[in-house]
Amino acid sequence: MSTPHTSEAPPLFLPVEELLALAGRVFLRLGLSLPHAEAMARTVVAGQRDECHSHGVYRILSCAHTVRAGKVALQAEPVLTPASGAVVRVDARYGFSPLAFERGLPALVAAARQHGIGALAIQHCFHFSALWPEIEAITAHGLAALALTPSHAWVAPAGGRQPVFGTNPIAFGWPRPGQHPFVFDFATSAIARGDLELHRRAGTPLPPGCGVDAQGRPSTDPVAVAQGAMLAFGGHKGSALSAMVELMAGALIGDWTSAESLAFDAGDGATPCHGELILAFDPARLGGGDLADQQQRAERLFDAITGQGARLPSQRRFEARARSLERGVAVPRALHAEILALAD
Ligand SMILES: NC(=O)c1ccc[n+]([C@@H]2O[C@H](COP(=O)([O-])OP(=O)(O)OC[C@H]3O[C@@H](n4cnc5c(N)ncnc54)[C@H](O)[C@@H]3O)[C@@H](O)[C@H]2O)c1
Ligand SMILES: O=C(O)C[C@H](O)C(=O)O
Repeated sequence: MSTPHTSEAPPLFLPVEELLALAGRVFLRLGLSLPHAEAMARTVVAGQRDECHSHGVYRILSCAHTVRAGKVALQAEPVLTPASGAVVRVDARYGFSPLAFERGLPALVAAARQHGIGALAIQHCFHFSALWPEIEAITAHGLAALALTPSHAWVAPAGGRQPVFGTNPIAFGWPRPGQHPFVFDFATSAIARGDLELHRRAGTPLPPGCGVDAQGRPSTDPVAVAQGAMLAFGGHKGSALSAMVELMAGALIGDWTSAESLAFDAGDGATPCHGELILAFDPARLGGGDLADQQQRAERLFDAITGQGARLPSQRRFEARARSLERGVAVPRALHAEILALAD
């Protein structure tokens, strides 16, 4: 669900490098250290490049708001605890998450290669990003990957009307030699919060089934749903998956649940602050040694999907990436102006 939510004039088309430079300039101007600014710029520009508008350069605005709220540590160097067994820990020390992930990735890959499975627990990070950039960074090493993170308690459990869960994304990746990996990445809420915010900015209604108002009545008004509760996708199934994310990427790794993150926010309206759990799996270690056979089985599965006209997840994103690399990254003019204003 990532439409630009705008009917304005045709967008600007900017080369990736130019957009990276602009995003990096804004993050530096906001006071982030150079490594943070560069990691953040890579993350939001990747989202825009792949036309994931809810997690593209629009996020620069919410990161600026988060910085102004004063709780995020702008210069914090993440602290890596080397693997104990298969477990790698990175303490983001209340900085933004992209740099913490980058710092932990080599140790995660090494742990997965050594043990077959590696777990990266990131703690105390301000998290605003899509998870697929992390998943793709892992599949690039020939590993399968699974990532989970809470957010703020905006989502009611199935059968209830009070927010308990975050929008709690789950992302998975499977490496495919010589081509784009199989990747899915979705909120366990019916709509991501970022998409709700884009509807709110554009004054457009939400699709039905995304939320209820403060009285618990179904609503398509993004303002009313923000005051009431968002809903999980797929009823009790999405609700249970969302609870799993709270447990695995919250309680299990000794970090905050979405409710605790929202309590810490205390009305600031900043990006959520909590942990993230990222698992990497080495097919060479788990599959008994016949990698070619594993790959063929996987490819037969993908063929059975695409062979009947269905599409693989992330296909639209990879097509968008190719378009953006060829003709430039599309950025709505009004959004570009807002970002430029932050750079000066
Ligand atoms: N950091 C956070 O706390 C947080 C919280 C929630 C969501 N997010 C991010 O928001 C982003 C968007 O989430 P979303 O729930 O809106 O995702 P979405 O609904 O846009 O897409 C969900 C997944 O389904 C796939 N897909 C979509 N249509 C398909 C089709 N017709 N056939 C096959 N596959 C299809 C997509 O490739 C994607 O992998 C994600 O990248 C997620 O990580 C982040
Ligand atoms: O918006 C957020 O802060 C959480 C997440 O990125 C989402 O879009 O649901």
